[in-house]
Amino acid sequence: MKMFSLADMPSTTTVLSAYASIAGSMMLVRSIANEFIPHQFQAYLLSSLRYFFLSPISSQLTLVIEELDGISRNQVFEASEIYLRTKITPSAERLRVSKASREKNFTVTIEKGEEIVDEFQGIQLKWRYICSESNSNDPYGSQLRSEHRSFELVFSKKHKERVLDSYLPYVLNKSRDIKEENKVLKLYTLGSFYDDAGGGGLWGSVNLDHPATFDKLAMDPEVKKALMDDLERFVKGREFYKKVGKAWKRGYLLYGPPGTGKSSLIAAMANYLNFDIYDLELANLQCNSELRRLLVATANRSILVIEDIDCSVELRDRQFAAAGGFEPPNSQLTLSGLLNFIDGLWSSCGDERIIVFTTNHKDRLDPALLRPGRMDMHIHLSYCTNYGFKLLASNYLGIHENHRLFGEIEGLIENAEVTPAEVAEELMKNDNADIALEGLTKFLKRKTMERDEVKNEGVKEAEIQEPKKQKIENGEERKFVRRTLRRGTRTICRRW
Ligand SMILES: Nc1ncnc2c1ncn2[C@@H]1O[C@H](COP(=O)(O)OP(=O)(O)OP(=O)(O)O)[C@@H](O)[C@H]1O
Ligand SMILES: [Mg+2]
Repeated sequence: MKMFSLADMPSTTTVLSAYASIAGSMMLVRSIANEFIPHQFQAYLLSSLRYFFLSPISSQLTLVIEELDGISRNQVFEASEIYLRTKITPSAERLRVSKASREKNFTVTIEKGEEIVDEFQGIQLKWRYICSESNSNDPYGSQLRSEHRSFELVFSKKHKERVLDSYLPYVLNKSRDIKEENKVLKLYTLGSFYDDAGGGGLWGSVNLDHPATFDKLAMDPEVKKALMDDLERFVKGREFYKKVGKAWKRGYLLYGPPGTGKSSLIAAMANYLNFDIYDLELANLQCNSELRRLLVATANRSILVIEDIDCSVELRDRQFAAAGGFEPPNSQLTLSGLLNFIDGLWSSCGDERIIVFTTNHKDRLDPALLRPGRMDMHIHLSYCTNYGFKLLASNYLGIHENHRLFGEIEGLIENAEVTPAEVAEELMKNDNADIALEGLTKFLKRKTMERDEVKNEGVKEAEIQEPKKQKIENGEERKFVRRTLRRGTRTICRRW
């Protein structure tokens, strides 16, 4: 057996110099690696080595869903956050609560480190919320604190396809439904005094909290049903519009005297569809290009409203023609500019767009607007009928059956030519149904008498129309006052 003597042992200096040369080589290898192998790849190599040597092969797969995808928000993260709010169990120990000033409800979400277990088609899934803070120096020397937020979704590797193909799309759909349910409708207008700015700051918005609904509207029941069916078909029509190669938009023209419910109907449509409203006052615009910028800044699933279309561009077109008989210059805001843009670019760059024009005088509209195919439905809102009266009596006074004065009122109402707004105003004068209905009866008699007097005096046909004309003019004056007020104050919602 060979024995080692002390003399055979390497001397301390040899050991030290060998160590120094190994350490030197290591440093050389590391600096070469640092220089030639990209940072991410080094991390990957390291984790693979660690995985290979240290951890047993796992049957679990972890999907990392980060908040940011580059500089934009990751849609899957946003959807997961909303979806997981519905999955919080009583066992959760820490939750986050928040509320934006204009929201109605609290938002409760999981806090960092919390886990949520979910099940989908027999697959067990574990969600974990990760939130890490990091400090970095900005170029000016101050410390910036940034938060990296992500979800980790852990499940058995064998379900990878089903999770990617079915579970995540399911989470996206669910979150879209939840968002839709909690959506606060907005009314967008041009102006600078609103709290929120939308569409690149061109539009200002307020919450649209209008109580109008279809069942509260006094209008011809058949027209109401046809409109509701039409809207229903429209929102379900994605595939249809694609198939026939048409832009997914729909146009409605609402016409009738002031106070017959045109604006209320638009609010009811918005509530029914859960669509925001963009209220466009053409009188405030100077030229077609300004209009274009505004229209492009409107969002999908919205209703673009242009009220009193007869009072805005159409007249200007005519004035121009009357003045010189030539086409207005391109820079001018024109009806044809508006229609071309609505038919063309604007409608094809968005989805689920509804456009509504209103007018008190359909007869004064430019034929271009009435041409078939331009507005898909023309809806006439008119004076209060017996049916309308009963609906208003049930809404305002809670009378669902009959009342001793109904017979008399029904005999008067259709001849009196009163608007639903006038009837509603009478019904609101007293909480006591008897007194309110007596007041309405007197009002209807007075209206009928006024008409009869005019007839009995043998005034010409044109003059018979005078009270009606007066009514329209009064209505327009009211509207003007309302609009003038609105410009300076925050009364916009009351108009709707
Ligand atoms: N058809 C209706 N059904 C129920 N309420 C109505 C109806 N029409 C009008 N009203 C009541 O009258 C008010 C004014 O109506 P609205 O502003 O909708 O009329 P409009 O047709 O838009 O008038 P304008 O032509 O002056 O803009 C509404 O807030 C509502 O209370
Ligand atoms: Mg109106």
